[in-house]
Amino acid sequence: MFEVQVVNRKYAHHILTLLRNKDSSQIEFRKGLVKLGRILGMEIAEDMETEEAVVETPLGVKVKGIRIKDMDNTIIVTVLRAAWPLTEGLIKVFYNARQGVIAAKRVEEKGMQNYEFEIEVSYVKMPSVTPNDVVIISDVMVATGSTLSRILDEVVKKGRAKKYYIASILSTPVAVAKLRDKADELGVDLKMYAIWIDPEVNQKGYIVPGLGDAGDRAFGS
Ligand SMILES: O=P(O)(O)OC[C@H]1O[C@H](OP(=O)(O)OP(=O)(O)O)[C@H](O)[C@@H]1O
Ligand SMILES: O=c1cc[nH]c(=O)[nH]1
Repeated sequence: MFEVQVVNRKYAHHILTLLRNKDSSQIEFRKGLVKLGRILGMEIAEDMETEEAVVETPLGVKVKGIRIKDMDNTIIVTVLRAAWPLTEGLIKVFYNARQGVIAAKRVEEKGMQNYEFEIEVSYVKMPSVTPNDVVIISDVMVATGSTLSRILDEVVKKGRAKKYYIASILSTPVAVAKLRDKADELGVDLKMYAIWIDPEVNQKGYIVPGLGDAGDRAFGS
């Protein structure tokens, strides 16, 4: 099962516009990713089930509240390197999350064939995943979807979660179609949150209008 949801919040689109601006500085860009990571985390939390929780306040009064059931069994997987600040925002929401890191890169020298890049995975460090867990994959730019398809292969090797989320800033129709097929192939329940879906991927594999090379803009080229 695959679903995609864009974030319908003025503040998120205000920050996205700052990120798109070629004149935004490295610090502004990185801080923008942290802000959007927190918003994506809030959106994902909104999708989760809650249960009743009773606590006693310092005034000795018992009061009914709620807790998000999966708050303590969430795993965040960061796709290096641009997603690092995005994860910093996500972790503000999922404060008890276990974390994994995957380094993957497109083999750009071989070019893009039919909106597909060969992906080189050089490092995978993941906690084990149980059927009680929810996995959130943090990746800023989901252009052709080649990287994320490969990341999903790696993530499911560590055990099956009950639900998978993707937290991203921009994606494209090409990537959405690819991820839908990948979710079917793997038999996983996958929901992608993006701040926006841009219309195109150019011949070099960049999202258009996009925001350029997110890794370089966040950390320097
Ligand atoms: O959907 P795809 O076409 O596979 O492209 C998406 C990938 O490209 C970007 O990483 P990038 O190669 O720019 O690496 P970096 O973050 O390390 O700079 C992005 O963060 C994704 O991981
Ligand atoms: O537009 C794009 C596509 C992939 N990676 C980026 O950083 N930007």
